Amino acid sequence: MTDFSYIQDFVQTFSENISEVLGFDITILNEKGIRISGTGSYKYSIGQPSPEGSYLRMIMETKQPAMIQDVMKNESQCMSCKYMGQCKVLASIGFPILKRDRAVGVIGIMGFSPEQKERLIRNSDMLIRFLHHVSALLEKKLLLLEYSQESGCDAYEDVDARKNVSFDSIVGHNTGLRDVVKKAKRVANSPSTVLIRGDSGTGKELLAQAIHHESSRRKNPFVAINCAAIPENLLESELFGYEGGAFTGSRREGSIGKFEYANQGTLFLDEIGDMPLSLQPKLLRVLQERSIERIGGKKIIPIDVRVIAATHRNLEDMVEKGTFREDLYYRLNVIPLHTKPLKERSDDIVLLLRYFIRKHCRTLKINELSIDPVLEQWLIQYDWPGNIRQLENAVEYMVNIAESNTIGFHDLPDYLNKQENFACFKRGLSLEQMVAEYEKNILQTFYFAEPYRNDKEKISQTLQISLSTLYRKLDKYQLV
Ligand SMILES: Nc1ncnc2c1ncn2[C@@H]1O[C@H](COP(=O)(O)OP(=O)(O)OP(=O)(O)O)[C@@H](O)[C@H]1O
Repeated sequence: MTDFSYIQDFVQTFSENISEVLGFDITILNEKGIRISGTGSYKYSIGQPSPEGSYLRMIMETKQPAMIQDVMKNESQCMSCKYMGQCKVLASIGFPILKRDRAVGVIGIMGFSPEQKERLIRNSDMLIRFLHHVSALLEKKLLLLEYSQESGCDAYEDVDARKNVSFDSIVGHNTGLRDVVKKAKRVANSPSTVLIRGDSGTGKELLAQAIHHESSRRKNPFVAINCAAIPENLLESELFGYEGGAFTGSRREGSIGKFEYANQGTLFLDEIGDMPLSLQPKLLRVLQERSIERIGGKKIIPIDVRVIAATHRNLEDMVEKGTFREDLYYRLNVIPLHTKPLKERSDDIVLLLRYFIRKHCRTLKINELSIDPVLEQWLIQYDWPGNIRQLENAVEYMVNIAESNTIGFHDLPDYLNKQENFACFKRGLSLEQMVAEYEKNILQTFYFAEPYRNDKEKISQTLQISLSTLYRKLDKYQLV
């Protein structure tokens, strides 16, 4: 399946760059005739269907490039377009975008002024050749995207943030997790704002993507922005866009913001707790009025965007301290969802381990590795301060490093061992308590995992302690 929405940002930036170099406006439609990028006045209709019967749509049907030298005289190609009388285009060249010979879109170079019309006609051969290359480049991008999705390998940088995930992509049987997923499914189609709370790496963005992809907005963009990663002075224009000349250094033709990009789709505001106080009233207004005003603009632009926000911060505390607006907090917190830290759902670690081992073996194109049961038990006990992201990174490391078909202790990244000790230290345990915890972990690992499971004699031999000492310790730690 072709989906330009995954490369929407790329396609728009690409169109803007071509437009600047060629000196014409550019627009691209997807296979459904929806405008997925546009410069000049086309920017205002990104996300909207292009006119039925338009000549660009016709190119998609014929799969042949075409040129209009004079729209007003060109009855054969424009007659069926319902905007025939109002169209301001004077001349245009359109070229199909094919993927394995199937038309998946069309790109158009548009001339609005008499000068552009003359130049477009004079250079038509060169422009058609150019569009041929552009079309081939877009086909390559789409094929690479398809490959990335099928292989689970992130060959294309934009895909990572926007994998076509569903609720099935959320691995885990933990009751708490399943309850959250159940709630998320129920609200997937609602326009109400969702606020996802949870520590870093607990799957907040994954959940937001699943909600989007299982909602009626799935064909439209999922746009993510990390409010903590963008400097305060840039965040406003990133979110709301700006008109040309709005500030020093801004682009002549202005730029649309993430809210407009996400029109009819979903905007994921990650790290909302880091949104500067000065911007919070503007965000609140947008959420209430469902329209935006670009920086330096006077026009009110209606938007239809579902907002999902996420944070690991304690917003209630922030409201109390005056660093987060109370009204915005209530506006965002319409549907609250919580993702629990991994240590509170360690019953899912085995499933996640197997899932990530399979995933990374597939990426490396190697047979699926198994894991030493004693190591598996150790990983279940581990604290995982970085949650699922840390678990996945550790598995990725081990799959890469493993020399045999079984991942063992020697493949464990060093930092996991160190952090284990550090975690005990941070919890303020005495040396005696730390040693006891360590001892308990070892015994637990041996006692519950194959090949030692329940075989006390074998365990006492391996650990070089007497059977009676083993019994005493198992009893002390309530392991029997
Ligand atoms: N239940 C899950 N099943 C499979 N993969 C998961 C699950 N939860 C999280 N992941 C994976 O773990 C990684 C981190 O998840 P994600 O980015 O959604 O976390 P986050 O809470 O948004 O993190 P942060 O707050 O740091 O942005 C991602 O690669 C994600 O796909």
